[in-house]
Amino acid sequence: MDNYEKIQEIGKGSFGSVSKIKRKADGKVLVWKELNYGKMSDKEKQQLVSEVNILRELKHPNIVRYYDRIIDKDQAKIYIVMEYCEGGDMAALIKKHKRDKEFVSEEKIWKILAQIVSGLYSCHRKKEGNRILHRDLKPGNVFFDSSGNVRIGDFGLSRMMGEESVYAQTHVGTPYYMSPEQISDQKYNEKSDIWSAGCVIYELSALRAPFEATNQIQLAMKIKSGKIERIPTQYSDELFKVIQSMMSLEKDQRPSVDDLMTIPKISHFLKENQ
Ligand SMILES: CNC(=O)c1c(C)[nH]c(/C=C2\C(=O)Nc3ccc(Cl)cc32)c1C
Repeated sequence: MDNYEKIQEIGKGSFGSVSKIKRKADGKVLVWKELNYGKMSDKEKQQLVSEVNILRELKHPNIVRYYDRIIDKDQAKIYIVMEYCEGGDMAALIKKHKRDKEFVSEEKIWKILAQIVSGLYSCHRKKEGNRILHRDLKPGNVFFDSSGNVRIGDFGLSRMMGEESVYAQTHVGTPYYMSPEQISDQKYNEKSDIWSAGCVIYELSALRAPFEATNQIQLAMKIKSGKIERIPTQYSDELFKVIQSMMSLEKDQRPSVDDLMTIPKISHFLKENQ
């Protein structure tokens, strides 16, 4: 704790608060996510430890970098130190565009999609060790660095915070991005991450969630209806087709990260920026 100085709280991330901090040794600005493990069972604590170890392995330009972890036994808190993303999260970006009644340019949307696919690829197709799923992709978990590059945050942690854990109960939020298979209680798989990524890009284009409902029953019915309103007409059919494919009801119809990497707009962007 004393290696860092807390500057200010900047967000109520899912399952814990996020604060901007400064590393005393060199003044580097970082963040930490504070998690209270006091009420966790031994099994949940073990799960948390293994998920933090997963975080340490993830090193990719489009994934929020993990730096350190601090365990405060007295307060039963763990602090996960991660990269500061000056551009904030995509939820705030969407809110701003909605308020200013200004659509995000198609160019920018393809750039963001390409970087999300690149980040997901590095986890779904991890070389050593087993693949990693995000499980909770949403605009509030997609961040931007100072040059507007995408950093996917909260990777892996959400397995620990799945529906069965103490956090899910306290952490109430409408599951707008829940995939059809999750609704019918099937196993979460990499194509569920693809579904959520499709919803994120849909919302970035339409400036509203693909399925809106006042309660979870109605939301589930809309998600399973397979009806996806076209994104605003200023966007190309090509973009809408990619989003529709990522949001296919049948998970095997959805493209994998390998398939998405072969889409010209995506592969060109990633090649230019390697
Ligand atoms: C209004 N939001 C902000 O100003 C903001 C900024 C500039 N950064 C953040 C959040 C994070 C940030 O900067 N780095 C992070 C790493 C992991 C997680 Cl879960 C969140 C963050 C936020 C919420």
